[in-house]
Amino acid sequence: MSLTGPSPITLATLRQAPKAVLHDHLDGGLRPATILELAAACGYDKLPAQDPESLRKWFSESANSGSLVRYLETFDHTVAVMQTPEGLHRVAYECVEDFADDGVVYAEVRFAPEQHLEAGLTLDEVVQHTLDGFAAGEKAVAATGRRIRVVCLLTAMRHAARSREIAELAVRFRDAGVVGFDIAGAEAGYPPSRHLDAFEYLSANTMRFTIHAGEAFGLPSIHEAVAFCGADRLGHGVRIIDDIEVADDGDATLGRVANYVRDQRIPLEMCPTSNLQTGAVASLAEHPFGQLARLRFRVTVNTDNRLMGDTTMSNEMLALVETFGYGWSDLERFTINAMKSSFIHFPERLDLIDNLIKPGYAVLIG
Ligand SMILES: O=c1[nH]cnc2c1ncn2[C@H]1C[C@H](O)[C@@H](CO)O1
Ligand SMILES: [Zn+2]
Repeated sequence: MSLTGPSPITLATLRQAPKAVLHDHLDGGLRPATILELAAACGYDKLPAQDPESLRKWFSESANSGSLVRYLETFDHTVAVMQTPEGLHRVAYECVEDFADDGVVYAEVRFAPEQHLEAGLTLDEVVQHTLDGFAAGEKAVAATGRRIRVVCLLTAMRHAARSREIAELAVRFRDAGVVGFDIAGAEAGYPPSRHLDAFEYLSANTMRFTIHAGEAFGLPSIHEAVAFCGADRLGHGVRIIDDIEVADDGDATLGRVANYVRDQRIPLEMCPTSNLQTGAVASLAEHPFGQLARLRFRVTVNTDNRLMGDTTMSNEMLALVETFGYGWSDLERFTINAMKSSFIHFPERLDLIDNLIKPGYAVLIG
């Protein structure tokens, strides 16, 4: 029997809870002040605001457009200041610090190296500077007595034609901090099967990958991602709900794709705030997260883009708690779901679950 009882769930206690994030874009998480400083250093003069607070507001308001395509336009400004060794290193370093400050203990952070070649860096250099930044960030956090593990996924842009090259890049850096691959960008008109050769190459090299699917486009995209491409996880995947019929009494009938995703325990990287901003869902109350969690899909909680969403992992969890009434054991389950679904090796996953996550939630559950 507990002597203290559960801690109340507030933003402050959520920040203490050990959290794991699988879906976060490096170029969607910059600090506004850093954007201003990097822009000044590299001579980028197209920023839409000149002080950190106005810039923060500009990003979250502009991204809140109800359209994925318009949401993505805001990345022009972040990508522009991430073209140099210093820019990449600093953004990666600060990403680790910001996650650690929010109580995140494990993060898979993704970005698209092909978007960072404008100042003459090679793909390999772009990845190396970024990984160096993550490593330096991890070290700085460790020096403060905390622990965080941050690894990297390489993204290929789905409208471009470099996915095979980026898949090869990911495999080249596999033992140096890159643990997987992804495709991102505007979904409609760019189905996952366009990139089959990249996915086949990764599979042949036993490297795992996730695919943004079922966010701005429907079920066919999810079907392709899992059945044609063999995705290990789904980025968002919210439209899987279109393959599920829920009766008034709560009984659910699943179609073939939904059954496959649940049976195979294919993880869903859900990003509530981002989905609201891009119009993938109309309100949090209508977010499929609630039904999918109830039906025991392997749901995980993620930030997607902390700058555009003006959000953190704690914030995303709080939104779910307020909307669906979750308690600490639910949040622990979502966190363990994420660790089980992560692309690092099994012993490292177990270590984080047994030595950081379970003890952390035990304290909060009381
Ligand atoms: O939620 C998203 N859906 C599709 N593409 C996205 C999302 N968030 C960010 N991106 C894009 C914009 C970035 O420049 C790129 C690589 O991180 O990935
Ligand atoms: Zn994303």
